[in-house]
Amino acid sequence: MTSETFGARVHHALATRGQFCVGIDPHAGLLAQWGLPDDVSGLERFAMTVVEAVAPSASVVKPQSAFYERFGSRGVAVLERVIAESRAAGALVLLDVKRGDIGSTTQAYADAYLDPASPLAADAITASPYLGFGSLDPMVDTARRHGAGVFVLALTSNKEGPEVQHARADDGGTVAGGVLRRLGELNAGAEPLGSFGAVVGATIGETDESFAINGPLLAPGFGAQGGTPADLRRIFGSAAGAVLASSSREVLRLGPEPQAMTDAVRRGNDELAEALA
Ligand SMILES: O=C(O)c1cc(=O)[nH]c(=O)n1[C@@H]1O[C@H](COP(=O)(O)O)[C@@H](O)[C@H]1O
Repeated sequence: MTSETFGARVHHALATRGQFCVGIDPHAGLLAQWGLPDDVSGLERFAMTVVEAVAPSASVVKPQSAFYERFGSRGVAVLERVIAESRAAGALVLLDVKRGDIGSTTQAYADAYLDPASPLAADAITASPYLGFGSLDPMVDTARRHGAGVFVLALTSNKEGPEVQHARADDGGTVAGGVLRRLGELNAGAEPLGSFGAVVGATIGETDESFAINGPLLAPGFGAQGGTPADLRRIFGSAAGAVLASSSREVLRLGPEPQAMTDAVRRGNDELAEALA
């Protein structure tokens, strides 16, 4: 993939392009709103229009795999194009697959998404630690080997998340706090930033957790789910410089006019720069 680590690449992208990430989520409702058929031709037109509009200026794009898988192998082929063309336009690609399994199967997921030999290889993926953080070890090792990244779910933006993530572990801390601590250990000593990120919803409300994990912090739920730049400042405090605020529907509903989506990236980056400086 590259000799540079994902942490170094994302640090550079945040500093030069900005902290706004666009989720490329081709919802059926959005295809209809754009006047496109709910089939693979509509998917392709939608996704490639978004890539052309946002990948030249956004630091990171985050396609959600399920919206492509819904169309079978031809949908997955569109996802491959989204990944390749976004990277060619200079954006990092965070493939949102939220994988997690027993270790031996985790290795297969790592090979599918993080090994540059795979047609679906991205710069980073999202992963779930809720089979036990150590079950992600093969993903961590594979990411290290190939200069890729992993964003691990810590405090998600959905209302059901707290029933698991706020539960108390044996040491008295929360389950999510344990995930953040383990991420900090993986990133220890990395300069300028580690490659192992946390996913922390922009909508989580009050929290006492520490986000000083020396890694990137993906904050979905920015925009359509109600998260604002002020929420990010409050949640992340002194770690705000490592935040990547992600928005899907709020940008995508501005299409099919490409300029409107391009402008939304600039606006998002400007707003975040002001709020998180
Ligand atoms: O991992 C994610 O990206 C994610 C984690 C989370 O806690 N909440 C969350 O909404 N997401 C994803 O972020 C995107 C949010 O989309 P919008 O609400 O349209 O901006 C979707 O692709 C979700 O799957």
